[in-house]
Amino acid sequence: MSFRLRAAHIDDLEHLYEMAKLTGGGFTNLPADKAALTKKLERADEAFSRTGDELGDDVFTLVLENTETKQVRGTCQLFSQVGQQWPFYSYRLNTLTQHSQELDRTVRAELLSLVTDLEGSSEVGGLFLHPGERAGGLGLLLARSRYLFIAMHRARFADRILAELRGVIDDRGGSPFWDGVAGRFFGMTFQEADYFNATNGNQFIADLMPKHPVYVEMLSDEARKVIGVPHPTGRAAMRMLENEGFAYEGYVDIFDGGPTMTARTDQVKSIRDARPANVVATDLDIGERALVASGHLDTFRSAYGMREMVEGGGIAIDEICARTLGVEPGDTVWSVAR
Ligand SMILES: CC(C)(COP(=O)(O)OP(=O)(O)OC[C@H]1O[C@@H](n2cnc3c(N)ncnc32)[C@H](O)[C@@H]1OP(=O)(O)O)[C@@H](O)C(=O)NCCC(=O)NCCSC(=O)CCC(=O)O
Repeated sequence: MSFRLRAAHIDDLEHLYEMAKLTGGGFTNLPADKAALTKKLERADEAFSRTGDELGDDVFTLVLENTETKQVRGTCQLFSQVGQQWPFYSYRLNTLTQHSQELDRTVRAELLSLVTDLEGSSEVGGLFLHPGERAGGLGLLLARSRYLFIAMHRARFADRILAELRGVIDDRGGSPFWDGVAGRFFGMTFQEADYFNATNGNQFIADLMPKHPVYVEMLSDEARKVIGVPHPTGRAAMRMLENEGFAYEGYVDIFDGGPTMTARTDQVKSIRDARPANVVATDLDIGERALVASGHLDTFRSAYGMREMVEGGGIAIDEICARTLGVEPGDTVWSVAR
């Protein structure tokens, strides 16, 4: 069975919708709403067909396809530059230390400040693998293929990159962070806000959000405990980001308190290590296990395969990988060790 990543098209709507229904909510980039998903696919179409090679406001959606059944089993997204249409708000966790000589006491307070520091960064997100395909390495193929895509179209991406992990949601589908912070100003439950957010975007949150710093000490225990903590199902995603060199630097989602992970784009491991090479053979029997990608924008494809780098900038790959990607000797592929 072989799988490949490819650009998503409008006719993937049903596939994406079926997967979106499995996310269980709170998954902003993959709402179970056909109109919102259609907009996303149209936006991807525009991004894949834009010919300029400079930083724009692109949103690319990729899908993971079983090459035999043509079933779509996973998806992921790339945003070239956040905060272009609307401000990109985050809460930043700051520390304020004060000292009283009379009391001989030092008091440290943590504050959540509303910032737009991350504006202009690129973002990876919308990572979702069908539950039936998990724990077999396909999650890594999905996530890391995006870094090959960035390496291959580097001028279209910013120098900083981020990923937002979903925050903690309780048994009733509520968010302790929402209840303790923003919810108090909105008169809406997290579920109502989540639905509105999925279908209308999150500008309303930024509009009504308290603009002054919030003292963490004044929040409920429940809200405090989940600041910067990912939803348990996001642990695999967080591990993969950490392995690539992303780190949590105190930025959290203003909505659910989930951690925002950041990195310098050129320091992301799979971007740094990705190499272009000219295909010299497509019949390699045994080689190093790798992720291999081909094409440009709309024709981008990536898959697992075997490689052997040869002198003079050449690469030999195995037959299945070559077929999955549709490459022949003379083509250029980008690859990174698995
Ligand atoms: C995230 C994925 C796609 C990951 O797929 P798989 O579960 O098959 O992952 P995998 O390939 O088996 O494992 C990937 C790595 O995570 C580790 N891993 C797996 N489960 C773990 C757990 N519970 N806690 C800690 N680490 C864990 C594995 O050891 C491996 O790391 P080693 O190689 O070190 O052993 C999936 O779990 C999924 O669809 N989850 C539900 C949706 C979701 O939460 N999506 C992320 C949303 S957040 C988002 O979209 C932004 C982030 C982003 O886009 O990257």
